[in-house]
Amino acid sequence: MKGVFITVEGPEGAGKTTILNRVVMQLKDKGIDVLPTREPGGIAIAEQIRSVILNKENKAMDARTEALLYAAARRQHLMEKVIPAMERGAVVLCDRFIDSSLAYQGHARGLGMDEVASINAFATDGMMPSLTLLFDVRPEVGLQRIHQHDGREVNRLDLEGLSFHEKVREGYLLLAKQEAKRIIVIDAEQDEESVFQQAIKKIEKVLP
Ligand SMILES: Nc1ncnc2c1ncn2[C@@H]1O[C@H](COP(=O)(O)OP(=O)(O)OP(=O)(O)O)[C@@H](O)[C@H]1O
Ligand SMILES: Cc1cn([C@H]2C[C@H](O)[C@@H](COP(=O)(O)O)O2)c(=O)[nH]c1=O
Repeated sequence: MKGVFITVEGPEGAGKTTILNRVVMQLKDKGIDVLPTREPGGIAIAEQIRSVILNKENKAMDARTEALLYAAARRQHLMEKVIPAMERGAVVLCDRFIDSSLAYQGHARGLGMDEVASINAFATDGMMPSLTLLFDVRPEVGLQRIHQHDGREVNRLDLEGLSFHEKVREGYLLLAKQEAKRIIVIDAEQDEESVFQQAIKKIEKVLP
């Protein structure tokens, strides 16, 4: 495929959306065909799955059901949106992808990263981003940010305890060690401008 697939990852409130919006504006200003999207979601079917997964009323959701729903949303999003954009040569910037499933369901929920990777291999057919930016933030900092952020609805995953969010961060850092070439860790506790400058520099390096 002609396009470039880039993902951004991180615990809650890491600043992914904020930085992604600025990156998109900068790339569009340069005339680059850029497609911002997100997981779970990005297209109608996956947005419907998102609302089931993140609904605070769905307290009974089993951990494997949760992992399978994320993988199902991922499959549909890839087929309907990401792959067609890649085929036309776009730069696809996706807010979360498979590393979220590995860190949240695999590590923090305790399903096992290998098990979660294997259901995702079926969903993605092995498709992986060429670059992943991991916005690293301590959970207490990220959670405080989202609670202060007007209009950001608190979802079922946000309501997990601090130890769950600490495991999420630990999972991400483990992944970054295992895949040091693909996953670049950015200290997201820095001011927004510094985070943006580091992110755009890394992204511009992988553009054709
Ligand atoms: N570097 C930063 N320093 C301080 N505040 C920040 C920084 N980056 C983003 N914020 C603020 O933190 C809040 C959360 O940011 P944002 O929505 O971009 O995070 P996110 O990673 O997309 O969160 P989530 O995935 O949990 O929805 C926003 O109010 C945003 O303005
Ligand atoms: C893709 C994906 C996401 N999650 C979690 C991470 C967040 O808690 C929510 C998504 O909300 P956001 O505000 O859009 O970041 O879902 C997950 O647990 N597993 C996944 O694969």
